[in-house]
Amino acid sequence: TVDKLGYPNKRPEKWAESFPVANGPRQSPIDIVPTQAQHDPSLKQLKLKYDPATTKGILNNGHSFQVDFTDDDSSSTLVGGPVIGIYRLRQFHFHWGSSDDKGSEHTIAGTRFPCELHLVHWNTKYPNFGEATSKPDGLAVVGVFLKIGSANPRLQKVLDALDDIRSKGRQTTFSNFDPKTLLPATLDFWTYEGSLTTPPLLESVTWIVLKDPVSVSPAQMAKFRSLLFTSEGEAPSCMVDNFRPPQPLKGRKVRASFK
Ligand SMILES: NS(=O)(=O)c1cc(F)ccc1F
Ligand SMILES: [Zn+2]
Repeated sequence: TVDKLGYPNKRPEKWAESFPVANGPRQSPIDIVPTQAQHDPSLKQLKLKYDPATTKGILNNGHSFQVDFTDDDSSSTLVGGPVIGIYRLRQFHFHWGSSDDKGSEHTIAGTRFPCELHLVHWNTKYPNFGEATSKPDGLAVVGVFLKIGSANPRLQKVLDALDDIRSKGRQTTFSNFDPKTLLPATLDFWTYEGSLTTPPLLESVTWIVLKDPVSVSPAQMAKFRSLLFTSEGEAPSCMVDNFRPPQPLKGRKVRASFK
């Protein structure tokens, strides 16, 4: 059914009508204030192991685009950091703005970035991704900020595929991609307990937000903004501003893996 809320992320302030958890105790994203984050020396090193052969395809889902991975074995995983156990990579996607002064979901002391990458992993203690999405320790999402600078050659293969998925529901082949190439040199991170940032806003995400951004050029940002929220045949609506603004911390602590 078509969501009466004007979903996608057009009306975050309306989501609570259909998804009361929108006003819950562990909603995402948040504003991360580095001076208020506590260094936790007990946090383990974040270990990401990705096998490019698990790349399955690329899809415009009407609120972002995502690169999907086969997750029927543990070839691509996240272990360590704040999580216990093994989490399998399911997909990665982005959130971005209509201009370079906004677009990220998390912010750092009020600073917004033009784009934010999310790498979504699910806890293998549950039988599959769908089951994991409703459990408090079900998902682990790595967030990476993109900052305007020189063109990022690692992004180009993803951006070149966007011409084939301009409209909602379009997907195309995409293979042999290593998401590790999208990450910054150091994996210093902040971590806190949160939620999905789009409906159903389930409070099942351990967030792992990397401190260091990676670069994206203005021309590359224009590629993101060339996508459409709308299906073929509908009046075209540019896919931009698909980010939820920061939500109340409600007493949560943000921990830092670094001093
Ligand atoms: N933006 S997000 O990483 O919280 C997210 C991941 C999903 F797999 C599904 C919905 C979401 F909103
Ligand atoms: Zn996301």
